[in-house]
Amino acid sequence: MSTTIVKKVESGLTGSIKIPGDKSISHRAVMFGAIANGTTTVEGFLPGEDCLSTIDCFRKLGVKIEQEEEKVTIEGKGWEGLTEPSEILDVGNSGTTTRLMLGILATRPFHSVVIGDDSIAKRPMARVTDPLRSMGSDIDGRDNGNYTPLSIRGGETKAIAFESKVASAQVKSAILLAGLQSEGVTSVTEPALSRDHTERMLEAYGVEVKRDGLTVSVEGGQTLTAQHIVVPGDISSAAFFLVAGAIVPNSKITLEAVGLNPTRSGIIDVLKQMGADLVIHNEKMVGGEPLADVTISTSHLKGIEISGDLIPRLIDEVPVIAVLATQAEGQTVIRDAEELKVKETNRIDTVVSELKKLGANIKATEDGMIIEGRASLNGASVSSHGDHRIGMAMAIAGLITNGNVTVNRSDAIAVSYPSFFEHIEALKK
Ligand SMILES: O=C(O)C1=C[C@@H](OP(=O)(O)O)[C@@H](O)[C@H](O)C1
Ligand SMILES: C=C(OP(=O)(O)O)C(=O)O
Repeated sequence: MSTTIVKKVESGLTGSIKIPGDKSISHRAVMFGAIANGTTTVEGFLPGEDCLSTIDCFRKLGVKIEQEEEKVTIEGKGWEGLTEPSEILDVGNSGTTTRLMLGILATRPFHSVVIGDDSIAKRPMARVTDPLRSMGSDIDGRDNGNYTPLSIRGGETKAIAFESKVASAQVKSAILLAGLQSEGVTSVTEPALSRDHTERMLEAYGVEVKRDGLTVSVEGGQTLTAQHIVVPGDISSAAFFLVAGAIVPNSKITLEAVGLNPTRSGIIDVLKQMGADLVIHNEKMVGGEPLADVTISTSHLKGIEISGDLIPRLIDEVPVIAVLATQAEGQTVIRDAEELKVKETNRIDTVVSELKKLGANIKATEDGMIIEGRASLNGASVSSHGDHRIGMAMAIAGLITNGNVTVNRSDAIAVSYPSFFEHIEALKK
């Protein structure tokens, strides 16, 4: 277990950093490359623990994958190239690996066992195993297939029209992936639009994807063709520095090549609404995904309400948005965010408990939290609880506290942002 001590920054954060590759897109680049025909090359891959778990699982499924830092080569041999693993598929801490891979395994005519860490063992999987079973796949596990370890025997599957209760890209992607190998047209309808990287990247790999409002559909029997994928910077990682730039006095930070897919960019809307000084420049499209450089400077912020369809567009950013809200004038209310309870930790509880230790005036509600702004935060010993985003949110808070913040279990941060502390150091004057 590692501990990192974060000190208050006295003279502002300045300069620019290149944000590491998007985690969601890196997972998909590897998985789709593994089922495509031909050699896929990936540039800007995120070498975080979660994405390395994806590589490890697909290697165990018989796919030749080479990875060196941010460059990955995947020798895809189509869906049939996947073979029965002799070892257990260990997803580590990664929900995305678990759920998307289940969608792929659901159609493969062999047996596999999926396991992860203690956090994964608590995350609900019935949201994907139930629909995948109804397509014809044989899946079992604790609590009737809701929790890992899971055992899957895939095979012939049939298309479904699935109405998801949650706006979840992992659910949507798992079913669409299984749909690609099922007879008929598979559709997924969600209550609000979740991130659409699967739709965009499947199209890049040559698949026809139909979209109609909140419904996405694919016809079975389509194959993927190998691609060269360039991964944009992860807006969920950039979020920590957007908040740092907004709240650490006398700061001006530029974040380079940040993915600004509208299904992910809710934090930009929030920052603008709160009154942040934010400039977007050098906008371009790469591989069907928009990206740009973002410059943020310290400014006076005001509290707002964050709810409804905005929530899926910033779900992973809520821990650091809570830190931001402690410095805004007035109250910030976050609603409709009950999905936070089933992430790496119950992020409503962990954000509230850890920020309270720093003296924040924050209260948990059934579906979110209420934060009173303009809090003078103090140093304290806090924990990531093994959740990378909680660890990073607390470290960002530590940049403005009177007294040091000791972040326990800071090793969890390597799940999505191995160079996080180096980037903080690089921005100090
Ligand atoms: O599809 C993805 O890559 C992800 C989808 C989201 O989860 P849900 O699908 O559970 O909302 C998000 O929280 C996660 O970090 C990554
Ligand atoms: C929820 C997250 O990831 P996953 O679901 O892949 O574990 C996250 O990165 O915040």
